[in-house]
Amino acid sequence: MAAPQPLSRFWEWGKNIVCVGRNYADHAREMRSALPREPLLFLKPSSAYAPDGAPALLPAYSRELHHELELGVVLGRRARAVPEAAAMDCVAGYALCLDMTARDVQAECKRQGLPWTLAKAFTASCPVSAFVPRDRVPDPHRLKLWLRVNGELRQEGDTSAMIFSIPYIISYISGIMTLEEGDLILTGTPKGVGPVQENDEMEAGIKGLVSMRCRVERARL
Ligand SMILES: O=C([O-])CC(=O)C(=O)O
Ligand SMILES: [Mg+2]
Repeated sequence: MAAPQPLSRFWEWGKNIVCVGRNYADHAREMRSALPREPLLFLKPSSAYAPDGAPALLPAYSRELHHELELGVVLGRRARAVPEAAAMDCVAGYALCLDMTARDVQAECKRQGLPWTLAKAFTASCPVSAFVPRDRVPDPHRLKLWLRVNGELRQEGDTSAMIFSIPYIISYISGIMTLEEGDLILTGTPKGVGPVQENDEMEAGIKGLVSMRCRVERARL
C-alpha cells in the first residue's frame, strides 16, 4: 500500500461537510426507507472532523451510536452550479469517512418530522482518514470500502453501487449551495451499519489506498 499523504491542509482549514443519505439501495432497504429521487442532503459542522487517530465521541443524549462507512470527496476549487460534465474537474481527492450517527435520536427526529442535526452533526461525528490525491484514484466508482470494529469485519461496500454518481452529486449540490475549495462531501453508506460502544476500536479504509483508526469515547462536555 502506497503511503497516504499526511493530514491534508484542506482539513486544517475546517471546511464544510455536506452529506448525502440513502445513496445505496441496500442501505435504504435495511433502514426501510424509500429510494430517493434526488440526493438527500444534510450537513455536519467543521467541529465534526476527527482526523485519523482522534476519538469519535458518543453524545451524552444517545444510547445507540452507529458507524456508517463512506467515501469522502474533497473539493479542489469553488463549485457553483457546475454541470455534471465539468464536476470531476472540481475534485482534489478522496478520503475514507465515517458518518457517525445517533440512530435512536435519528429515529425520533424522523417520527417527529424534525431535521437530523442532533443525530448527525455532533462533535467528532466525522472521523476522516488522510487525504488521497485524485491522481491515485483512476476511478472513484470502483473502490472497495471496509470497516472493522475490535478487529471484526463489520461493514464492506463497493462504490460502484452508488445510486447517484459523484459528478451528479457535485453538480446537484453546487446548484443549491456554493461549494468551496476544501469542502468535503460524504457520498452515503452501503448496508451493514451497526452500533459501537465506548472503548470500541474502529479501523476503516479504502482497499489499497488508505486506512485509519478511531476509538469510541464518551463525550465530556
Ligand atoms: O442515516 C442514514 O440512513 C442516511 C445516511 O446518512 C446514509 O445513507 O449514508
Ligand atoms: Mg451517511
